[in-house]
Amino acid sequence: MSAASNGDGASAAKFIPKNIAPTQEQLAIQTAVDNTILVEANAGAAKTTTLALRMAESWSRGVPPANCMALTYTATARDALAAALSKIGVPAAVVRQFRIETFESFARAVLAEVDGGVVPTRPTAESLKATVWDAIEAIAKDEGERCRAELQIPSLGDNSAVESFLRVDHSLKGRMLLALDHGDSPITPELAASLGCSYTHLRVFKAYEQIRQPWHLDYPTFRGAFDATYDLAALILKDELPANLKAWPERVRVLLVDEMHDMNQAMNVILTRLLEANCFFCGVGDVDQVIYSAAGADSKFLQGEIKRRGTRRIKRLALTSSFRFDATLAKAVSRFKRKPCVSGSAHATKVATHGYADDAEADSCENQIVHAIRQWASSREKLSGFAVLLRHPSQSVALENALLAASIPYVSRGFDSYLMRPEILLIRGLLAVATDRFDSIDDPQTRRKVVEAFVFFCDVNIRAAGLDHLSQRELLKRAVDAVCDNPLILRDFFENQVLKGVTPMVANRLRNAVRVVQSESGPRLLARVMDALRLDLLAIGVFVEGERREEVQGNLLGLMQLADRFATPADFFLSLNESEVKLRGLRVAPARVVLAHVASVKGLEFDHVALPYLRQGEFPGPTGTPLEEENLFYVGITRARRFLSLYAHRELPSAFVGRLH
Ligand SMILES: Nc1ncnc2c1ncn2[C@@H]1O[C@H](COP(=O)(O)OP(=O)(O)OP(=O)(O)O)[C@@H](O)[C@H]1O
Repeated sequence: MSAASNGDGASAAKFIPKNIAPTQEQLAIQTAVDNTILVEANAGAAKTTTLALRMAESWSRGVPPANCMALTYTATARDALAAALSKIGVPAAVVRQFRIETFESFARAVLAEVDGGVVPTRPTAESLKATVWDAIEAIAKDEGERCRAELQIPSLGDNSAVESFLRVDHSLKGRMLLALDHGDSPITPELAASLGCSYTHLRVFKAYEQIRQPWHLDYPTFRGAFDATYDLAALILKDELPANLKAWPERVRVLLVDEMHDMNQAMNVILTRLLEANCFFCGVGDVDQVIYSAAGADSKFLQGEIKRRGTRRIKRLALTSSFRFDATLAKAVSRFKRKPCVSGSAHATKVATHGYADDAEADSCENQIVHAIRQWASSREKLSGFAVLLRHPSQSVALENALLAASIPYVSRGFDSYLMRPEILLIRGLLAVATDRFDSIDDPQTRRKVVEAFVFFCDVNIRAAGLDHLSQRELLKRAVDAVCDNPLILRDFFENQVLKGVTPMVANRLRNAVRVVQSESGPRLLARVMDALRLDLLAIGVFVEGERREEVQGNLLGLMQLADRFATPADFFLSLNESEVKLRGLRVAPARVVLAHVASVKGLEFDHVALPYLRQGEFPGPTGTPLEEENLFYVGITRARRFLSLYAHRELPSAFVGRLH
């Protein structure tokens, strides 16, 4: 039993946490008797921890953990909440019984019962591309089209058209605009303008959804990354959600939403329905951490929008102090975001800014970071407490090489090791063909990925005599299996399947690239291979997102810089393979440095956070909106507990760094 008590209508706490002493503000949320609470607070102000306290309190008061449900937008936020429960001393067996899910995984579980069958997920833009073109073709051919003059049909193969459609799809679904207010409205240019998209996009959206959910089927043919949330919300709005579904938490007593700033309208529809149960609700978030506005994320939900649809009276409670970092970093955060930020931390946080130069070896960002990690390890600090946060995955090429050379174990989050990215695997494949050393890639899985990279980038059409009855998919699988089982036949596969199964132009480029590797040497060799191959054009053909296509350029640039250190292409190829072996070896190390994309660590914290490559044009970069770039930087700097090391370009430092001082 506890001696804790507080005012504000709350009762005494039964759950006494380990590792922390809750503040009065936390206790007020842990024990509140109001049934609807919203908390808007800064990064590190214990939002997740306080939700964990509330769950633990309910469990201590006899609420079965299965009747406590917490929803988040990202899997990282979900895991962070489970970790916070463990940290405050909730037994692992109990943590497992709480329902902690992302909105999407919850929606999938509910829909799995409704669908009555398995609906395949297509998680990437590339896997949705063909359906987008089918939809575009359908509207182009539609003889009943009344506003043809308004239509702008893109030319076939233009991936940027697919990208911009998918953005609209994401936004319309996240905001539920069509389902909410315009469900039966005719599709007109005026409606498109009122929804903030073009008439063509709106027409494609309708056609795409008709392909995804044909009228004669009760369930969709596939779902994109966030379609389950949308489909479930649509079902709720149409009042067609069946009763008594096992996955629907009929008996929910405590309902929580972490990172509520990420909520969009589709999630809000689901949440509103869940709130019909007579349960306690608490939502927490930080409006400055919105980084998913493209998917309709809107801070209005955190700011009280849920009130509109229900009878609940919202009580706002505060968490004013950040425990993650000290007053020095809190002041810097406050200057950067122009908002109050107070620290309640007992530990100090050292903030240091270092300059780096592009060409000076010792002064390079990666060498300085290796040095910092070595110092960290020599002070007996855990490697897993050190995180290097990147704005762009391609920035990892030089860093990974430096970490591998220094034998520093690392794990990547939010992206694959550069050695496993498809464009790098394609180059490794070409080097293997040209040097006839495919067998030096010792892992069969990597060999498979190399062969798949050929197929992916070059759109190979496999032919096999006497097997015309098999689908391309099956033929491809057989061909890939054969090369993986016997690396010596890669050259044969390249000559007889790849070169003969691609367009003459692509075949020429591949041949030329192999010729350059075989006949030339010296510095800039890889640059000449790239010129021959025009991988940039191949990337434009396969990748839908502009940002991903730019990543290809960044990855290749990093690879070219690395290649210049080797005398021959064979040496370079073998060294890439050795790096992969080394990486695998380091993976079994008990503790590893975290190399992560900034967005992928939202909700997490590390003792030492390093932010490299702070150069104007890199971070903030040209791809994101100015506000989301700023929010990403805010997320990055507020992950630090004891050390924040910023690496700013000496000549072109990021303007963000200046705003901290
Ligand atoms: N009362 C407390 N005393 C000391 N430390 C605390 C207390 N409450 C929480 N903490 C610690 O403060 C840190 C930040 O907490 P938490 O991760 O819950 O913050 P958050 O607001 O969810 O952060 P973010 O929005 O950045 O994800 C954690 O290390 C947590 O254990």
